[in-house]
Amino acid sequence: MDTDAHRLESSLWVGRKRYRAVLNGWHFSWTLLDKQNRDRKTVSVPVSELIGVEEGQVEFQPQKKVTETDRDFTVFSIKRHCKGGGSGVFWTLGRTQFYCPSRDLRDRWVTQLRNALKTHSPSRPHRLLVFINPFGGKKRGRKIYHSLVAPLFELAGISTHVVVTERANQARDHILKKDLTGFDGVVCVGGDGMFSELLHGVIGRTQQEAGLSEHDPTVTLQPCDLHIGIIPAGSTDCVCFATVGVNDPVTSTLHIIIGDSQPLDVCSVHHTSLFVRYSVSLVGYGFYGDVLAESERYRWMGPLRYDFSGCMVFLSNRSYRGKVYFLPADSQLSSPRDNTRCFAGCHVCSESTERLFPQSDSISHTGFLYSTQYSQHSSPWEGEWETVEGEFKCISLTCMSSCCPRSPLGLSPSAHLADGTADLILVRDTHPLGFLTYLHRHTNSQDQFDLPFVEVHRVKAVRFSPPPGEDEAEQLDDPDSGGTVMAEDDGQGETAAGGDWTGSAQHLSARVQERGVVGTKKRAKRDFLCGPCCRRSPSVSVWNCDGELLPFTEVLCRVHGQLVRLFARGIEEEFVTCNGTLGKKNFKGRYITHT
Ligand SMILES: Nc1ncnc2c1ncn2[C@@H]1O[C@H](COP(=O)(O)OP(=O)(O)OP(=O)(O)O)[C@@H](O)[C@H]1O
Ligand SMILES: CCCCCCCCCCCCC/C=C/[C@@H](O)[C@H](CO)NC(=O)CCCCC
Ligand SMILES: [Ca+2]
Repeated sequence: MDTDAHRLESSLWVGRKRYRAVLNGWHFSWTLLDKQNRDRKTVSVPVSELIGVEEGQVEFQPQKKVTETDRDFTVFSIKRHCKGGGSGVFWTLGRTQFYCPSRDLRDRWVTQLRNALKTHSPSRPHRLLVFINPFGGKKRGRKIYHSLVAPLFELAGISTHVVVTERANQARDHILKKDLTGFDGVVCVGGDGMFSELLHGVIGRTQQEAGLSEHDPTVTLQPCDLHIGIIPAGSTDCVCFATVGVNDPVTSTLHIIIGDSQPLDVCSVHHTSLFVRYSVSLVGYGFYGDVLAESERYRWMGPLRYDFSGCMVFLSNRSYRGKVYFLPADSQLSSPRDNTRCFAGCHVCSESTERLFPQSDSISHTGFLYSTQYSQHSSPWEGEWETVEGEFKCISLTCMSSCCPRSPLGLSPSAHLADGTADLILVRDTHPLGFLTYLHRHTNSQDQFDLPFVEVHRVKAVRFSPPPGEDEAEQLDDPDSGGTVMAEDDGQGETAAGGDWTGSAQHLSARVQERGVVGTKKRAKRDFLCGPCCRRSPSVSVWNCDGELLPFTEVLCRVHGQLVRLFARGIEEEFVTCNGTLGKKNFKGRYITHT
């Protein structure tokens, strides 16, 4: 036996085979020895990918079953699987049971492995606040959590407080108002709508505590410390898919347990002096807005409603006039047509961290670097705005690729999760076959931007104006509201940074919600009069913001680089080696293999 504070080496048995096991800094490995003590096959597990170390013979299928013995210990770690066909990398719980020649040695291994876990995985969560939407997706949220997720949290020693929601926005309000002391993260069990609740809660809470107004689009918002975890259990789990690569509750749970951390760009949507909503995936006008509005009538169809509504809206062959203003991002850094993809350890995103937080000199409690000195009022509008006017089939803005099972490469395959930019896709009016070609290319690897009526720009901000007099929601209940997006304080303290904005924010949110209802009612009436295959096409569409309809047509969107962090690491780039093992790129960009 060879041992010091950080290293332990000895012979161990796995089943009837003898191994030389080594715990060496960041790795635990065991090498099969033959009768002549020659090395054979080595299995190596990074300490960061250990889930737990238990005394005795411990089974987990998925409930824990312990057989107490003096000389055994069981190691649980992450095991990767690939179901083929580009379906992504799934993680499951790997289990290896070791037998030691003495009890003393067994105790040393258990102690040393547990110490290594503490030392080398400091960002693991200890306590989580979990929200389950019992009605999301196929209504299996509770079952998924209790049968697949909770036992893994218990094995990893993570304590939880679980809230089964009883109404929409309960999770958001809980995060905004309740004491969150002691929690290292918040987790939702549900779909994109539940994620959005957590996103709004976490960002809102962080700005409240920093005394910043979410209404002012020029304010640099405070990045959020509290991590968000997503256990996919909705009908659309686009954010999970785009940040993990698969929609699988066990894979996501394991990412949460090991404290993975993926920064995410967030787009804030404003209307005049009002903050309206945040988006990470899609702010879409025209086709995607109409599909969402149409799908509301067919909720009873479940996830199929989007396909059905998609067909209806496609057949209606609508297009909409408007003016799009955008602030281009630095084209030297990356481009939406550079054929790259944002994978785990993406260097474009890592370099963006240095650009977004240039004087990173403080470490938050979660161990991540944030600047203490960046200006909260430095102008975000540096650069020349460009304008495109015309008639559009759809206008989409996405901070990430927005890939999902429906579209494996997404709305913008080369977009990055955390580069501080979004991709603006403008699809001009065209004949139905052309638009169908554009849509169909989302489902295969053909370039959807290589079409004469499509343009794509990498941007930092976007503003949209419908033709004059067409913002119907705006005219509806507020004849005084101006048409300027970057409005000044209207004198009621609504946009005043530093004032008592929390109260007015509530008032504003109420107004946004109220207008949403009125706007939606009016839209329903309009849709009744000119339905999908209608007599008269409406002149304005509606914005889809990550699956929610917005009550305003005129909007300003600003990208906030790396505003939140998820318990994820981005999509792992997979490949299968000639001997059938699965490989991936590690954080340093090197390929490693796993059995
Ligand atoms: N207890 C509840 N009752 C009703 N609605 C709820 C409840 N809890 C959460 N919600 C709301 O349900 C919406 C949809 O939930 P979720 O995203 O989990 O499922 P989904 O099936 O993917 O959603 P969608 O129906 O939007 O595709 C969310 O926007 C959330 O605000
Ligand atoms: C001929 C075949 C045509 C097939 C066309 C497929 C096109 C798929 C593009 C995929 C776009 C994903 C955009 C992501 C949207 C989510 O943030 C949002 C919230 O969950 N979902 C919706 O708005 C739900 C509404 C999404 C509408 C698709
Ligand atoms: Ca981005």
